[in-house]
This record gives sequence, structure tokens and C-alpha cells, in this order.
Amino acid sequence: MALFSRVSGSVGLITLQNPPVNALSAAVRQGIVDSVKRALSDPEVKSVVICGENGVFCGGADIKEFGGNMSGPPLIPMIHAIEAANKPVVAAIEGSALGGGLELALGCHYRIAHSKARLGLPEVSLGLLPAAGGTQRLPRLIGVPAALDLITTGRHITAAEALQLGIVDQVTKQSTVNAAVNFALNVAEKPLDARRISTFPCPHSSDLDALFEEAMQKVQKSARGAIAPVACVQAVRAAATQPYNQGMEREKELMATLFTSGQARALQYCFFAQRAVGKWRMPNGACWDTSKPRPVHKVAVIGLGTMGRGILVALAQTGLSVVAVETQEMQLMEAKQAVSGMLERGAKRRGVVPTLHNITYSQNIKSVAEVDLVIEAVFEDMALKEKVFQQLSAVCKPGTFLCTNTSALDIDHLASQTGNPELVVGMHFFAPAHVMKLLEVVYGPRSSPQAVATAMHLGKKMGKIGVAVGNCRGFVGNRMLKPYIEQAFFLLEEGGTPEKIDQALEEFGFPMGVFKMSDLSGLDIGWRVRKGDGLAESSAASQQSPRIRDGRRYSPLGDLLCEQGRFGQKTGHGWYQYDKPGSQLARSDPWLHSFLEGYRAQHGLVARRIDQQEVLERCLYVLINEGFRILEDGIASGPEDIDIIYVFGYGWPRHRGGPMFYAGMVGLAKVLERLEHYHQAHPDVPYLQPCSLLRRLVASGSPPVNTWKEVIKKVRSQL
Ligand SMILES: CCC[C@H](O)CC(=O)SCCNC(=O)CCNC(=O)[C@H](O)C(C)(C)COP(=O)([O-])OP(=O)([O-])OC[C@H]1O[C@@H](n2cnc3c(N)ncnc32)[C@H](O)[C@@H]1OP(=O)([O-])[O-]
Repeated sequence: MALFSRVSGSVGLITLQNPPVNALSAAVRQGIVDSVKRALSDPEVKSVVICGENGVFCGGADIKEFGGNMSGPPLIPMIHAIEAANKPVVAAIEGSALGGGLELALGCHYRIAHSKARLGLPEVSLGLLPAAGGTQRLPRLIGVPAALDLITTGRHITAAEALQLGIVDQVTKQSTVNAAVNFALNVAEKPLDARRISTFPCPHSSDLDALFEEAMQKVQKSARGAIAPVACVQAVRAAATQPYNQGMEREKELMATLFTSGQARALQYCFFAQRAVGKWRMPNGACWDTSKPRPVHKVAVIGLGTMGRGILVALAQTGLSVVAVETQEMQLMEAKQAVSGMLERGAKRRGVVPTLHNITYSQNIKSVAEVDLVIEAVFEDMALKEKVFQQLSAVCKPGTFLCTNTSALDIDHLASQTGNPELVVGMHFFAPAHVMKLLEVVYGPRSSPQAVATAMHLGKKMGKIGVAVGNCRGFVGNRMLKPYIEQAFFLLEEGGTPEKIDQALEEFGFPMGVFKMSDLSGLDIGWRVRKGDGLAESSAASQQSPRIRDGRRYSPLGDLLCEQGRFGQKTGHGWYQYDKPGSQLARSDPWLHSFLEGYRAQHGLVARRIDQQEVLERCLYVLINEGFRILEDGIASGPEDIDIIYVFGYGWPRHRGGPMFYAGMVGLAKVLERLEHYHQAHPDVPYLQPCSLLRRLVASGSPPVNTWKEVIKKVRSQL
């Protein structure tokens, strides 16, 4: 709702009240309409201020209403009525003015912002466009290029940038409402014609066609198939080329196509899923609201390879005091130099002072004795990690949380090396760790809820999206990746090429196909794991059939490439060739193609044509199937956990909502039918066998993804 009051004698104050972000629900819109009417009809009121309760102006339209029947007064006429008012209306912007919130402010005649406020039109990230006049008013106010930038990226800007762009008229460090009320008193009798943005001509650049052509190319390149950024450009074009009313018609028309699109549904699902993962729950019932984190003031990072350095940078940037330990002197010196450089560059970009002084470097593990939490990031080798955990358990003060940055190893086994296994959790960061948003917080059977809460809290402080998951080989992300990569190898054996398979996945929306990704991360990583598992054996030494392991189909293609020293980008050759070691531009490699031909001939395989549909169905559905197994095993507590892990850690296109949401969009029955089909064709591939949870969900009528948790609970109790 919205509260009306009269302040300073003649100022009507309208306060939006819908915690926590004052979203424009039906009740709030009704409240604004009623309050504006009251202010305009009250002869004592000479000017009006609109503000939000609890230090937040407005987070925009109420996204929760989008799925249901929209009732209450519509936003557009409400904003028009404010703009058309014959008394000045001033927006007092504190906290956030986003989406419909900023559109409301643009309908006001003046805008005063607090210096800490954030403004933006982030609708594009929800698969929409600013359809309450945002695409028409903003270009008229700040010009086409700046409006295009804000509307197509959805980025939030500071009050200082908003002032510089001309979006706000004044920035204050004091009480925004007081400043706005004083401002309103001063402008009470001033004429308003020059303050109604919809009447402004849109500032024209000399070559509009070229400008929009360039903008369209830019969004198409970065959108990876998302439709909203394209619609945003089209809407702004209407502002630049048509009168306001026609522009509004175009905005409405474009919004209508977006509003009901699957992409909008997927993106809005992601918005809520991102927030839902913070409300974690362990199988024993412990959860986010009953488990309080312990304060962490001092942290240590052990091992300063690539991952350790990234983690160190992310920690130092939070302002925490960090002890960085690396036993090799050379490595320590190199790491110190690299980390200082990363911190300095990061600080320069953000216009802040680098936090180099937060870090103490040491070669001695005993220097972690006084820290509250340790993140171990040594080489991915169980024997080495065991030793480190034994040492940590001996040197750390009682109660220190011990976290490991392993990407697949057994957390519980590591916990068993310490005197207090309840203090041990996994903190699985993704490379580069100071950039990538995802953090898997992995609890073992003995991890305490407080250890999970503390790791999740620390992750949030580091700007990460933490997802709490159970302990199993590869946890959630890497466990699902295994069958996905395996299918890609099988497709190569059957006639595919790295180029065709990658193209299908990139057209789906991944930034990189599976083979380019593998070249980037290094083929030797998977090879080392397969060797450890006894799967990858030198072809000469192998006693067993090269294409079968334990009765299951196996592809040794990756191993054979590694035997040739082809480790990917770092060696200049992998699934592709590169100009030189370390280059990033992948080129098709004739050697690889003739190698594949030779391999097929050697194993009596006849290449067939593999189309895009088969690539997508086999690679994606097998990954989804493993996701269902993870849900069945209770490793992830809901589909949102898996989807957020894939969107933020593995490049799954956000506008497709994550693998589990996508399965729901495709139709669970269809996913099941295709898995059955492929399993029949490849009975020696167990990953293709549909898991029982998927079957049960289909049998129970394929309920929508947001109700799976309930179904899973029931299914799990019956399994
Ligand atoms: C015709 C229409 C045209 C119009 O152009 C369309 C729009 O405006 S589209 C909208 C364009 N606007 C946007 O895209 C802005 C979206 N919002 C944000 O970016 C951030 O929430 C914000 C920066 C505001 C606060 O960040 P923070 O302080 O870290 O806090 P937080 O993020 O944890 O959120 C706290 C709680 O509020 C909830 N909630 C939040 N916003 C909305 C909403 N609009 N609605 C409903 N709920 C919303 C959120 O789910 C969470 O709920 P819970 O149950 O407690 O988990």
C-alpha cells in the first residue's frame, strides 16, 4: 500500500509500503493512485514527494504477480497521471530505484537521490523490457546511446553516475526525504511544462541507422539467443524515431511478446532460484534460519596455485585479514607478485584503494594458528590434502573451521583426518576464483550446521552465490558434467566432429562447446582423474578392450590425445589447434580429423551423420538425468540448487533457466521418452537409463518445477 501524509505544511508525502523492496504490487499501485488523487485535490497541498519506506524507494513491478492474474490499477496510466499533475512531484530515491521504480521516478517532475542509492532498468535480466514508459522516457532524458547501454545491459548505476547522466537532479548525503521536501517547497509554484519527460524531443544523433545497427549487432553477439535485449533495442529505436504515443504503442507490443515467452519465465525463475539457494537445508533438517554463522575475522589460504591466488584476492577484497601460506619459496614469491597485481588492477577498475595490506604471506603452516577459518587449496591429490588436514588439525586454535577447495574429493574422508570433523566443509570455488560467482559449499555427514552457515556467510561476503550441497564424487556440478562429456566423446566415435558438437551447444546458448571448454581447462585434468580411477591405461599396456570398462562403454579418445601430449590451449593442441601454446583462438585441426577416421577404422566404427538435435538430446538429457539422480540421492535439496550451479558455474544459458527448469520446459515425458530411446540404442551406457525419480515425476503428471521439492520428499520416503 501507500501512505499519504502532509508535511511542512504544504507538501503531500506519499510513502510506498511493501517490504522489503516496496515492489509495485496491486495494493501499492492502488495506494499511489488514491494518494495522488488526494494530493492533487487538496488545496493545502502545493507539491508532492514520493518516497519508499525503510530506506528503499522501489524495486520495481512485483515480479511475483507476473505468473498470475494481474489486478489493480495499471502502471502506465498511473505514471502518466503523475507526470500530468499540475503540482510538482519529486521522487526521493533511497536504496534502490529499479525497473518500474525508476519508471515511476521518471514520471515525477524532479528526482533527488541519496548518494548510496542505486538506479537501473534491469528488466532485460528478467526477459522483459522497461514497459512502463522506461524505453521512451529514458532516451528522451539522457540520449539514445546512454539509454541503450542502461536498458540493454540492465546494469545498476550509482547516484553519482545518475547525476552525471542527468537522470537525477540532486544527490544528497543527508536525509533524502528531508532534502526532497525542501526541494518540493522551493519548486511549489514553478511551471512544469519543461519537466514532463514524455514531451521532450529525443536527442538525435547524425546517423541513427548506423547507431542502431551497431547496437543490434552488439546485443545479438552477447545475448547468446536471448530475445529481450533485441526487443530493448527495437523499443529504444521507436523512441528515437517516433512520437511518444507511437513509441509507447511499440513498447507495449514488444512487451506483449516477451511477457509470455519461455525465456521470461526462465529468467524470472532464475531470479527467485538465486535467492532460494541462500535458504539452504541439510537432510537432517538443519537450515539457514536456525543455524547461525560464527564471526570470521581472520582467514588463511593454504596453497597459492591458480585457485589459491583467486581465492586470496576475493578474500582480501572483502577487507578480511588473510594469512597466505605456500611452502615453496619460489611459488610464494610469484604468487605474491601475481596477487598484488590482481588486487591493484581490480582496485583501479573499481576506483578504490587496493587491499594489499590485508595479506600476510608465510612459508610456515604454523602461521595459521590464530585464524578463524582456513581454505585449503593445494594440488588436487588426496594424499597431499590428507597431510595438510592433519597438520591443520594440529596447529589451528580450537574451533577453527577447516575448508577444502577440492572439486571432487571426499570431504568426509578429509574430515576424518582431523580431531574435529564437524568443523570441516568443502568450499568449491570455480576458476578464476576472484571472478566466478559460484561457490559449492559441501557438507559431509559429520559437518556441523554452523560450519555450513559460516562457509555460506563467508561466501556471500566474498560476493559469491553459495549453494549448499551434499558430499559425493564431483558434488553437483562436476558429477553432472561427467556423463555430458562422456556423451560428447561417444558422439565423436559415432561420426561427430568437435566443431559440429560445439556449434550445437553454442547455438543452444553455452559460451563454449564441450571441446573448446575442455581445451581451455586442460585435457590432462580429466586424464589424471581417469588414471587414478584405473580407467585410462596406456593402449599398449591395456589388458582389456579399449572401449569397454567394467562392462560399460568407454571412450579412450581423451586419453589417446593426452598420450600425444595434446593437453589443449596450454600445449597449442587439443581437440583444436592454436597458433601457439596459450593462444585462445581455436582452429579446426586436420590432424584431429584424420586421427578420428583412423580410430573409427581401427575399431570397426562407421561414421554416420549426427544432427544438432541428437547432440543436444544426448548431451543435455544425460546431464539432466544425472541431476534427477542427485535430487533422488538428496545431494541437492531442490532443482533450484542444480540450476543455479549450472547457470553460475558452467555457462548454462540463463534464459533457459538451468537444466532442471529446462527439462520442465521441454516436458518431462519427452525427456524420459528420448532417454529411453537412446538407452535402448546404447544399453551399455548406464547414464542414459532414466532414473526412477524422473519416471515417478512423469507418472505423477509432470508437476511444475516449483512443486518438485514436495514430490521429491514423498518419492524419497518411498524409495
Ligand atoms: C509493466 C511493468 C513494467 C516494469 O518495467 C517491469 C518491472 O519493473 S520488472 C522488475 C524490475 N526490478 C528488478 O528487476 C529488481 C529486482 N530486485 C533486485 O534487484 C534486488 O532484490 C534489490 C536490489 C531490489 C534488493 O536486493 P537485496 O537487498 O539483496 O534483497 P534481495 O534481492 O534478497 O530481495 C529481498 C526480497 O525481495 C524480493 N524482491 C526483490 N525485488 C522484487 C520485485 N521486484 N518483486 C517481487 N519481489 C522482489 C526478493 O525475491 C526477496 O524475497 P525473499 O522472499 O526475501 O527471498
